[in-house]
Amino acid sequence: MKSGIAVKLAILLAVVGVTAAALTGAYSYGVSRQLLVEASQQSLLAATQVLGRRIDTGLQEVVRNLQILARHPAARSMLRQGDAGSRQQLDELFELMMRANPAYFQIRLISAADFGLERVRVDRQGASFVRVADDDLQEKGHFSYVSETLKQPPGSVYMSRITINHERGVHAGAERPSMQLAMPVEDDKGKPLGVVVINLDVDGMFALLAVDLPADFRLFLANGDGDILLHPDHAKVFGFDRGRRVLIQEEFAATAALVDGRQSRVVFQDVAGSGALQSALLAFVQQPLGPRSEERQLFVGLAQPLSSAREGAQRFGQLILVSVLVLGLLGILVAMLLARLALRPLRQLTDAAQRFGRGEGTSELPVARDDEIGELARSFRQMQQQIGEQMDSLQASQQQLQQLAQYDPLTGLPNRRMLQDRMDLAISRARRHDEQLALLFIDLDNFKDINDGWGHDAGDIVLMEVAHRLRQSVRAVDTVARLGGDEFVILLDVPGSRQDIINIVIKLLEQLSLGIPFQGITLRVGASVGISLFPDDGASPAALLVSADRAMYQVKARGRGGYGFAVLQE
Ligand SMILES: Nc1nc2c(ncn2[C@@H]2O[C@H](COP(=O)(O)OP(=O)(O)OP(=O)(O)O)[C@@H](O)[C@H]2O)c(=O)[nH]1
Repeated sequence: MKSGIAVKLAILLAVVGVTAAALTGAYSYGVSRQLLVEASQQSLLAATQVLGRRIDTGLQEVVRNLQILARHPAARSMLRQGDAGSRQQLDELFELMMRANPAYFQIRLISAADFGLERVRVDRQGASFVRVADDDLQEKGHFSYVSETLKQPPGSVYMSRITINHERGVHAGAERPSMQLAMPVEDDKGKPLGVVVINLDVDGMFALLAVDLPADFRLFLANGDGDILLHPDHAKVFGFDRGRRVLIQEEFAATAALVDGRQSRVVFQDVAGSGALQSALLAFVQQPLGPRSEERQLFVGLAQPLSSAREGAQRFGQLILVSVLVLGLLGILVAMLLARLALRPLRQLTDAAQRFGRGEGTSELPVARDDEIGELARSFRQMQQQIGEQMDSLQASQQQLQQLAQYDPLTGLPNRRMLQDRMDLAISRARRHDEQLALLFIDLDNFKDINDGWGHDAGDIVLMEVAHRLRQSVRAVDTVARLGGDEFVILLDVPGSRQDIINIVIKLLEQLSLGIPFQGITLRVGASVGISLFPDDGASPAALLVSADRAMYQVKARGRGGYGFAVLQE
């Protein structure tokens, strides 16, 4: 009982508390994880849309630059006359513009005549620029950025598809993803004299546009048909250039809706991971290009690793774990405290029962409570009282039985049994100290006559008075017993000399000879006394009694009313 129920109750309460805290924590963690992923999806989508708009803005910037170049007087002059001054001016202008725009591979002025001969061309070459000499200029009339641009209405811009640049001698732009934007250069009547072409470094442009994105974000780009142009896994880009198309809608099934025009943006989770990607959140948006664009549209995508999207959830999870642990510990402490409090009255009851069992009396009990424990305490108190009463009555009965077993009920004197015990004790003591004992056997004379003459009650009165007088006549250490009928025995402890014994007996006989008043008359009774001595007349109680009894009969035989020693009879 000491701590068994308390510990079990505490454990139960603690388990319930900790489980509740853990479940709440787990639920909150799950919900927060989901909410964080959803929030990340939304912000990823927003970032992708911003990126799409940046592409558009970036292209508009190129268009503005094209307009500057196409309307520049030196461009017209160069196309008409091919003068060195214009050439010099344009070389400088092109280089200046390329210096200001790191994503430009090349700027050219191409004539509408001479099979589209390049007239001015500046190529990027690492950190420097190459102003291509006249001898190295090529005819480009068969390229659509020349032929198509020349067909454009005045002031409009042509945008090519994004391809790998296989043109010869293009310096930095060789074999790199690129896109040409071109605008016609017209004379005063709007007749095209040639075109100005900006060759755009697609990778470079995207690197610039995505420069402020988090480092673990990955960028995707696909053309209007879904061909992948930008992908973390370089093996998947420009598949069509190697004769094996790799499509974004095959790579990510969720983008199919985008490519076939059903949706303009998608966001999804790619748990399995794909190629160089880990499990990630992905967002793709459709970015329309101008009406005269060969591509018509691009698909721009961003991927964020799921681990980074869930970073907050992980921190939250750790926080929850710590909270659950702290709450769990608190729960255990509170549970133990509650269990102790709840079990205090039970412990009180147990203590009370144990004290009562050890006979240490009653102790404080929670009897004032009005609950089940109070009821139990009151029942226990009642039971204690009943047991107490029963114990008292049992003790009284035991005392009564003991009295009956050892005392004569009429006179209250020790009976034969107790006399036997007293004699045993006295004999062993006398033997140890080498002392004497004297046993007086007293039998009333003609007692039957009193019974017969005055009734049994009179006999009882006489017997009681005799007992009283015998008791008064000897010391407290001496034993006066009634053997039964009218027979009494006195055991004198250390009796002194024979004469001392005789003096006591004479005194006894005098006391007994005095009248006993009964219902207005005086009753008289005499007695015969036989005396035996220890150790002379017997070594045991029985032997001493026999000797004294025999001596008493001899007194009776001599005529009653006197005393005699056992030894004297032999
Ligand atoms: N009133 C009363 N009488 C008792 C009691 N016990 C025994 N008696 C009577 O005591 C008497 C004893 O008789 P005895 O000792 O034979 O006769 P006695 O008259 O004393 O004669 P002796 O001893 O020869 O002198 C009997 O009549 C018993 O009935 C008792 O407790 N009360």
